[in-house]
Amino acid sequence: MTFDRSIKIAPSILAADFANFGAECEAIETQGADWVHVDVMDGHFVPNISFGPTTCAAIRPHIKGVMDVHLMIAPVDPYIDAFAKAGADVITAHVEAGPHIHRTLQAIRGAGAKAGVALNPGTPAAAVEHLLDVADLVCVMTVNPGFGGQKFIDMSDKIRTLRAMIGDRPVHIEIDGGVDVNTASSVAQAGADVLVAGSAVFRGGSVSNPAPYGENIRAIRAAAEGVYV
Ligand SMILES: O=C(CO)[C@H](O)[C@H](O)COP(=O)(O)O
Ligand SMILES: [Fe+2]
Repeated sequence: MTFDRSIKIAPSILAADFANFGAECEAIETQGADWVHVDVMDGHFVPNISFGPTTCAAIRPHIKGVMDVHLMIAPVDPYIDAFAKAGADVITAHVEAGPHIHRTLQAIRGAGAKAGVALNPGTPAAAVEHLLDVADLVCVMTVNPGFGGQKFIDMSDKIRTLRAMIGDRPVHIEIDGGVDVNTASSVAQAGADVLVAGSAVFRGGSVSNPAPYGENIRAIRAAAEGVYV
């Protein structure tokens, strides 16, 4: 994975057909997705359960590019090796998920993946200030985590603060939750480069009719890049 700050669209397969993950991953990549965002929920850190490392390993052969695994679980550390072995390129843990996030990020890198740290809407940017040398990505949640399809919460000030804090470091700013054609431009202007979008990408399409995925991805990218289609 090489670092660049261009806009990357990362569809969340939380909005895909759960009976067809392999074909859904192939469809979104064919339709222009840059990364594939994989939401892992434990029914404890968040009030919903999705799937775990076995499912990640099963979908890995169907993803050519970056598999971006968002862990909404606590604790994190006992499961890092399993997600790294499952083929995650990026593993993101929440700063709220335990008392030793610095150690967790070191362990993620130690397992061979890029280390991401996520912030719930109620957590300030300052929570990652002393983590930026052990993190490859900061994920700013623009919904309270646990479910797809929720209303976007404006975190522009937090994104701008993070952008200034990160400076020249090779650290991505990812936005997760409620990203669509209407919200993409403000988060990109504030300094985000990875835009996760679930419902706004999968809306209107299916594996047998994937063209809407491409239209949705292009529209979100155009909005983020400031070229409205
Ligand atoms: O982490 C998540 C929820 O906790 C999802 O990635 C996020 O909600 C994406 O879905 P949508 O674009 O539909 O909001
Ligand atoms: Fe997510």
